[in-house]
Order: sequence, then C-alpha cells, then structure tokens
Amino acid sequence: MFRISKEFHFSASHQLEHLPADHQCARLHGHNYIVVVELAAVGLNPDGFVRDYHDLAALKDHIDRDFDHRHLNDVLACPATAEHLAHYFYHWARERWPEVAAASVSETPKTWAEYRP
Ligand SMILES: Nc1nc2c(c(=O)[nH]1)N=C([C@H](O)[C@H](O)COP(=O)(O)OP(=O)(O)OP(=O)(O)O)CN2
Ligand SMILES: [Zn+2]
Repeated sequence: MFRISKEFHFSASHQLEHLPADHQCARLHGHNYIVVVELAAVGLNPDGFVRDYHDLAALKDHIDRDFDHRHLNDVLACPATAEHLAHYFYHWARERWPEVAAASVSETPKTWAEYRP
C-alpha cells in the first residue's frame, strides 16, 4: 500500500459554547490550525503517483476561502471541535478523490484529531 499526505494551514477563531462556562474553550479564542489529508492506493497511476499533490489545490482553495480568518462557529453546523473538523475535511476530500483514507486536524502543537473510517 502506498500512502501520501498533504498539509494545509489556516487561522481561525472558535468558541465551544456547549462546554461548561468555566472551561477555557468556552471562551472565544483562536488557533493556527493544521489539516493533513492522507490518500492511499495499492498501485500507482502511470505518473508514478497515488495522486498528484497538485490535484489537492481545490482543498487549499476551499480552506483559504471558507475557513481562513473565519469564526468557525459560523462555518460548521456542529461544534467546531478538532474531531468535527477532521470528519468534515475527510468527507469533503473523499467526495472528490476516492483515494482519501483519513483527515487529521491540529489545533495546538500538542494535539491531533484524526477521522479514518
Ligand atoms: N478532544 C478534544 N478536546 C479538546 C478540543 C477538541 O477539539 N477536541 N478542543 C479544545 C480547545 O478548543 C483547545 O484546542 C484547547 O486545547 P488544549 O490542549 O487544552 O490547549 P492548551 O494549549 O490549553 O493545552 P495545555 O497543554 O493544557 O496548555 C480543548 N479540548
Ligand atoms: Zn480551541
């Protein structure tokens, strides 16, 4: 199995309003997010790729347009946790590229959430 991944960055605010008021993440705050999308294939295409990294430019465009410097509570229909973001980016990418196997989101240098069906 071959696996490739590409990383995307954006900065955004969020507020986890469902958490208790004394939880720090119930306050308005922001992160420098990292999104990693992983693609996998048993064989390579004639170019020797799982898929050309360049094909993933549409995800960068989507992130730049709809996530970067946005308030994520206004973007997602569910609480903007790292888990929900990973789930969202997995499905967005998988609808376009069948090799997509997982998506991960980091909010801080110490935390990662992954969605992998
Ligand atoms: N499972 C999850 N837990 C938390 C999420 C999340 O999306 N999924 N999000 C938050 C906050 O939004 C934020 O990310 C704070 O994370 P935390 O690791 O607590 O950040 P700190 O920098 O304060 O961490 P310390 O190492 O404790 O300083 C919270 N939890
Ligand atoms: Zn946060």
